Amino acid sequence: MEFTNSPVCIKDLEHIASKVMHPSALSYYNSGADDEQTKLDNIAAFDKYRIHPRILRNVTAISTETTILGQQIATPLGIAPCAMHMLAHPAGELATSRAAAQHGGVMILSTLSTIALERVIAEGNSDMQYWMQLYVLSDWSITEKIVQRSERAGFKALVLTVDMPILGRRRDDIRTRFIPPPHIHLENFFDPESASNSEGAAPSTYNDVPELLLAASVAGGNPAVTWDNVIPWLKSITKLPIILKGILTAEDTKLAISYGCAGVIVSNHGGRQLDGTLASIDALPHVVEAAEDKIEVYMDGGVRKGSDIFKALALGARAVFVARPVLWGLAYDGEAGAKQALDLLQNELKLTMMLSGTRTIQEIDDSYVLEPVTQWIQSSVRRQKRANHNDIEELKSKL
Ligand SMILES: Cc1cc2nc3c(=O)[nH]c(=O)nc-3n(C[C@H](O)[C@H](O)[C@H](O)COP(=O)(O)O)c2cc1C
Ligand SMILES: CCCCCCC(=O)C(=O)O
Repeated sequence: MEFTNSPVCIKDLEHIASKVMHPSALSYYNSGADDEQTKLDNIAAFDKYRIHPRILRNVTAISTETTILGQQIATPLGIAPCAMHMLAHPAGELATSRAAAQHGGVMILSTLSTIALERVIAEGNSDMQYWMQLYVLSDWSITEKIVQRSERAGFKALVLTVDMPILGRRRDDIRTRFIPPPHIHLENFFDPESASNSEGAAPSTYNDVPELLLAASVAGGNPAVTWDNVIPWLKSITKLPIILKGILTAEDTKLAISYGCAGVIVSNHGGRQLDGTLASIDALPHVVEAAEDKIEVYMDGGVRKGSDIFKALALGARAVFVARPVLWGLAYDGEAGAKQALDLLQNELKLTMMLSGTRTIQEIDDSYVLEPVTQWIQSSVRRQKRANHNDIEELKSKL
């Protein structure tokens, strides 16, 4: 039997990346906090949810189109914000952005990108959206400048990362003494206006703070940020919708609604911050229930297969984001590799939809997924309220 050498699943890309990446960059990408319990559980937890497929429906035409924040996109699969794509490939976020543009969906750009935000978004098209991720730096005026630039450049939303009052303890990064290598730059910290003042000059960093100090200010976190100081402030400086990334509880979901946020991303930062939280997929139903359809709910963490995306959509996520799979693809083969990561997931999603009898994203609801036994009673009460499986006419109307 002949075997192909090209990757046929995300696990293959992970394996290839582990061979081609520089060891300290690889450990920065792959590391989780402390014992990595949450990082591993993000992946393992998907297995507890089983698909409840329906048969004998015409599945010749499958559409993954959906809307997000009221705008049409080609797929509910997006790219989570990740620092420093140039650690994986010299074309960095430009390559990722080109891959995302061929694919549709949403790309969330990290504040810590190694290509300036204006250049990244220039690669896009109308099948997709770009959102800008924010850290509140210790000098808030720099975050404000990045917000203004993002708005001018055409980003459609701001994603405030709220799970990093301080950096999680990633043991492998401590062991490798990871710091960004000198050949890459955190381009969003350079003021484009400083270059236009004198011809031929390279831009300088905001307020002339050295780049490494700015990176350290992000890595140091911002423990003084609160609901009351950050959200009203952000709303006063931007018209863009605000999405909170790093929500894991019903309580914080309700607060996000009351503070006027447009959405939340259920996330534990890929298990890189607080170790020991719920896996994202386990936290998702709590957040969805608390959101009461008042705001959009998205998720990331541990998504490695199309069936994972399907399960998250069935549990109420409006879109699902991936980080490491795209970085591994980028390390494997730049733009083509990042696209391959997205294509693998997108094709697997379509396959899952066909095999489970769902033709559109809108059809995928919680009747297509069986939750773990520990959540069974809760979910069966919920389902009983909605579905009357004895009503054959109703079942027929849904064929
Ligand atoms: C190498 C790396 C860098 C990351 N950088 C950021 C970042 O700059 N901002 C942010 O909000 N989240 C960041 N994250 C977290 C991701 O956005 C996301 O929450 C998480 O990694 C999703 O899990 P997955 O990697 O299993 O797909 C980063 C994750 C990784 C792996
Ligand atoms: C070298 C600074 C890393 C800051 C945090 C970026 C991030 O969110 C992550 O690595 O996770």
